[in-house]
Amino acid sequence: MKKVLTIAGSDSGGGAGIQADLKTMTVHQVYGASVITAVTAQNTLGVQGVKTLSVQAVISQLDSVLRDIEFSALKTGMLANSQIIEQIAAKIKEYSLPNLVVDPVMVATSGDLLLKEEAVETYKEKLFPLAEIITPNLYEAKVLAGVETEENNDPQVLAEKLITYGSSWVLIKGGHTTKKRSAKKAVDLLYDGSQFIEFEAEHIPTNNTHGTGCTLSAAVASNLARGMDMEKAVGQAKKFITGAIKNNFPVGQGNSPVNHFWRLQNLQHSSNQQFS
Ligand SMILES: Nc1ncnc2c1ncn2[C@@H]1O[C@H](COP(=O)(O)OP(=O)(O)OP(=O)(O)O)[C@@H](O)[C@H]1O
Ligand SMILES: Cc1ncc(COP(=O)(O)O)c(N)n1
Repeated sequence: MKKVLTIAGSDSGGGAGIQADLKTMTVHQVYGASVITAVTAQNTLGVQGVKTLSVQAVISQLDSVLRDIEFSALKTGMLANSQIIEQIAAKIKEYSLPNLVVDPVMVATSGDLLLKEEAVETYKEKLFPLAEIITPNLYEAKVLAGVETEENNDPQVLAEKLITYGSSWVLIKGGHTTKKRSAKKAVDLLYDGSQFIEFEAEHIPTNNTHGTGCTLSAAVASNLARGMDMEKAVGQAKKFITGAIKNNFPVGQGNSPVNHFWRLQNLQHSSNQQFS
């Protein structure tokens, strides 16, 4: 069984962050390990508190797992501040870790800030050059590219800018352009510096999309660990997230998470039918 590491924040509500990553890895049949950067007090209504761990606490977890376990891929989610990003980048370099997926989490769906502003430059300088792929949503792509105006919404232009920061691939997620309930398609754009590949899925009219970005990037990392090439890894992850959104169920009083177990439930359903 391949081993995959997530370095991210904890979501007490269980829908995003470390919890979403480990659920995603489990259903992709890879072994998930975790390094926690921050503990959020969070539920489906929003983020009520954030306690960022010290750099030493993060690096000590990282050293423990890296000294012992051989990882086939890793992903980063909420990294909170520039000191944590810098130290994590140094460790990834030191251990020559393969298949790094960077989800540059900045803001929760609820609007709560999960990254200090000063950390944007550190992402670009230290972590992106080590990444196989970065997976910003449209808002994050604009902040990273340094464009804030409404007219610079073209994902191709943003991808061309972001690839210059040194990752092998850029995936710009379209969830934020398709938040409107009238939207018909959810389109993500993959770019490797020469070719644009679009991944299109039906847009599901729901607010229960908590943790979509975390889940997608964890699925990409799991697929890379299992030996898929990037186009296939992203294509399969897109199918997984679409099914997970479609099969969401109510968890709390706010925006519920996606259903990580939808494929298992489908399998169970069809085997129950077969044997009943
Ligand atoms: N309503 C929807 N219907 C179908 N696909 C969606 C929907 N919302 C998001 N997606 C898809 O989910 C994936 C994650 O995209 P999104 O832009 O929501 O990421 P994100 O903003 O980083 O997520 P997060 O909510 O975790 O911050 C993408 O593949 C996107 O196209
Ligand atoms: C710990 C943590 N990491 C990431 C997210 C982003 O997910 P979302 O935008 O769906 O709230 C989150 N809310 N919490």
